[in-house]
This record gives sequence, C-alpha cells and structure tokens, in this order.
Amino acid sequence: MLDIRGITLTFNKGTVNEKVAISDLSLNVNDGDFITIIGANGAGKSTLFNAIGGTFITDSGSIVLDGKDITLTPEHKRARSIGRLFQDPMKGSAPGMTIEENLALAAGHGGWLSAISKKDKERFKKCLRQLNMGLEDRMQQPVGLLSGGQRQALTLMMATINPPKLLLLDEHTAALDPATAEKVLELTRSIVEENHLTCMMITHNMQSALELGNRTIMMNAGRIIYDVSGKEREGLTVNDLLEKFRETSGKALDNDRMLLGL
Ligand SMILES: Nc1ncnc2c1ncn2[C@@H]1O[C@H](COP(=O)(O)OP(=O)(O)OP(=O)(O)O)[C@@H](O)[C@H]1O
Repeated sequence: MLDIRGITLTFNKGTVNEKVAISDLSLNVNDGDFITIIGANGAGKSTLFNAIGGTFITDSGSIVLDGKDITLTPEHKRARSIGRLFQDPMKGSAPGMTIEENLALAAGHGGWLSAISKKDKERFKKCLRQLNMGLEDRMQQPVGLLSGGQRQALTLMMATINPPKLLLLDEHTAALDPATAEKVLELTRSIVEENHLTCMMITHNMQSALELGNRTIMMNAGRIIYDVSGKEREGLTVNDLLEKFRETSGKALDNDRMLLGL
C-alpha cells in the first residue's frame, strides 16, 4: 500500500542548524498493516509522518501510495487519501461548527453552506452511536463544547468517514486522561478493523505499541532500527523492546515520556 524508498529529510540545510531528521529510510507497508511506531526523543517519528503526509517534501528518495508516486504531491492533495490525527484534540475539527456540520465537511458533502440531507444525518447518527459517548443526541451542538476525548473520537470518525488509503495517528491519545485514552484506543482498534484500514500509529506507550496492530517499528536518529511482526512480536515484552533499543543503538532509550509511562 505504501512504499517508501531511501527518503532523507534535512531541516535548515546548509546552515549551522542543519539537522538530518530522516536518513535514507525505506519502509514497505502492506495493505491492512496496522503499524505502531516507537522511538527515542527526536528520532524522526513525526517527521516521517510529515514526509508521508506531504507537510515537508523529502530531499531524496520516493514515496508511492497505492501504486501512485506521491513524492512531490502537495499536502492538500495527499489529504484526500491520507487521514491524520494529532496529539492536540483541538486540531482536526472546527470548534464553531456543529458536530453534524463537521461530519458533513469530512464526508465531502458541504458544511454549513449547504443543507445536510436527511440521509446524511442518519448516517452520521449511526456513526456517532458507535462512539458510545452520547454525541448522536448532540449533533446540532458546536464541537467547541466537547471534551478533549469526545473531540478526538469525533476527529477519528471524521478522518475515517470516507475510509482513507492510509491513516496516520501521531500520539493521538497522549493528551487525554488514561481512561479516555484507553477508550479512544479501543475505538481506534475497532474502526481500523471494521474498515480494514492501513494504519500507522506513533505512541509513547510501549505496552499499547505491542498490544495494538500487527507490526511494530522502532526508530532512532532518523532510521528504522527494528521492525517486528508475526510470531516474534507475539512474545515480546516492554523490557524486550528496551533491550532491543540498547542492542541496536548502543545506548539506553532516552524518550522521557516513554520511560515515565513504564
Ligand atoms: N520544522 C522543523 N525545523 C527544524 N527542525 C525540526 C523541525 N521539525 C523537527 N525537527 C527536528 O528533527 C528531529 C526529528 O524530530 P521529530 O519531531 O520528527 O522527532 P520525534 O521522533 O517525533 O520526537 P518526539 O518523540 O520527541 O516527539 C528533531 O531533532 C527535531 O528537533
């Protein structure tokens, strides 16, 4: 589904602040893969998503999504086939617009500018019911009134209402309280499964990284240092991941949030 070949991405090239954030990275994501991504601070995880999503164009290498070379495709065009969620629940939905208007925009059926059809309203209600947060009875309320967890769940729904070819989740539960984070993770699991989505999720929670999805990738200094799936992944523990990091990078994992979560 996604074929990344030898991409490099450098910030502030040619200046004293030059930083190679992604270094000759290759990755093949299979159709239906759900990959969890962990790694050191500044390893390049978010930059990898920004490269895939088109926020930054890579210096070299190629990115092919579903057979189409998107290496130079602008971000807004990639957004048609790549859904993204960020850590901040305030991103991704419009606070002044109602829940149904936000969903209508996400579904590509206009927003507040055009009337929302009865059929769409019914469809949105059915989707919202799945969230089990009572939002189906608040469809005319502005999104700004929702809690962080409700808003993130809604954003997840918006990003998948027209199933994307690829869903990128960048620590999308990190800003939520533990119980709400768990709920949104469970929702993520069911939405990905039901829609057979191809998904990549950055997380600082190593336990979630092993529990969710079918494959885990570890990054350090702009490279993938460990890529595990199948039988080998099934038996892995968080301690094994820490040991693997030490083995492959020659140092202890220095991601403060990851270690705090242990
Ligand atoms: N817009 C930018 N301009 C300059 N440098 C940047 C920019 N974005 C990221 N970087 C640098 O690139 C490197 C990779 O950053 P990135 O945010 O991708 O890491 P990360 O693995 O997501 O880290 P974390 O787990 O700490 O969020 C870091 O050294 C970071 O400081």
